[in-house]
Amino acid sequence: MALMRVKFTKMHGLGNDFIVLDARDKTLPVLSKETIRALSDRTMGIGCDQFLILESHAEATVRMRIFNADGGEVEACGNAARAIGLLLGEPATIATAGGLISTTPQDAGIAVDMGEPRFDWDAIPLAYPMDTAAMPVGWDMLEKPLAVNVGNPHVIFFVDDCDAVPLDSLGPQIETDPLFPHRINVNVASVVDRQTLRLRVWERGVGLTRACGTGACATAIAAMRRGLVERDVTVHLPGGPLRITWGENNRITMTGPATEAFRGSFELDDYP
Ligand SMILES: N[C@H](CCC[C@H](N)C(=O)O)C(=O)O
Repeated sequence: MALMRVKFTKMHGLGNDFIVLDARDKTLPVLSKETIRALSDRTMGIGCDQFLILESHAEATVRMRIFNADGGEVEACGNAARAIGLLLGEPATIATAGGLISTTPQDAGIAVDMGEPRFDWDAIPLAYPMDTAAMPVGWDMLEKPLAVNVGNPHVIFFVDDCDAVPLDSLGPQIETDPLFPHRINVNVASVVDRQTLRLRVWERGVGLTRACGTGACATAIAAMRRGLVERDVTVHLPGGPLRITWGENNRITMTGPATEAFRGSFELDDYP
């Protein structure tokens, strides 16, 4: 076995943090699910919510592969899109498993075109047909949610005070419920006024995070579907605010900050 030094960039979007490997012009060792989980672990590894690998792509500026801390590969990550938008430094398109998104650096941060939301039960997906605008299901005080797919799957509950919800215990129950064949990201939100939401997220494959970009998009769209807010809102997460708009073209735009924290490297056995 030969050791291979791998460079990485540590980034975050409102505290939702990432280890970023750039494999566009180099061959990286094959990273197993266990290796990604170990590197993501905050006790035995470097620690992050998501592990991102950038690759070359024929039609997009870059391909972004997204791995949750549990090692599972997923379709979308809004905060990561802003981080890569910052790293690329100019308008870019990013190919993800959830579709093609585009980023534009602006004075207000990085604007990301997240594409169009999907609402059909089998696009979330759910295990059986259901009205995703008012689902006849509940867990303790959380009931009658909406479900939206914004590249990845989200269930959204509106409550009077999202800080009063025991999301650390209800989150994993809902995330792994058989109603969600691909599991689900769990959002609990409160409406402040017609332009403002508060949101906390239990993320699929991670747990409680400081912020969730796709969660903010899904929650804003859900609130707009219910007529609770305008089509241009600020979503306040524990790590800070994101601006979400749902355009007449049916596309979602998310705008907010991204931060490069530090650069480092680690050594890995490059598998044969
Ligand atoms: N946990 C999410 C992926 C990351 C989403 C979040 N970090 C974001 O900023 O969108 C999922 O399994 O779909």
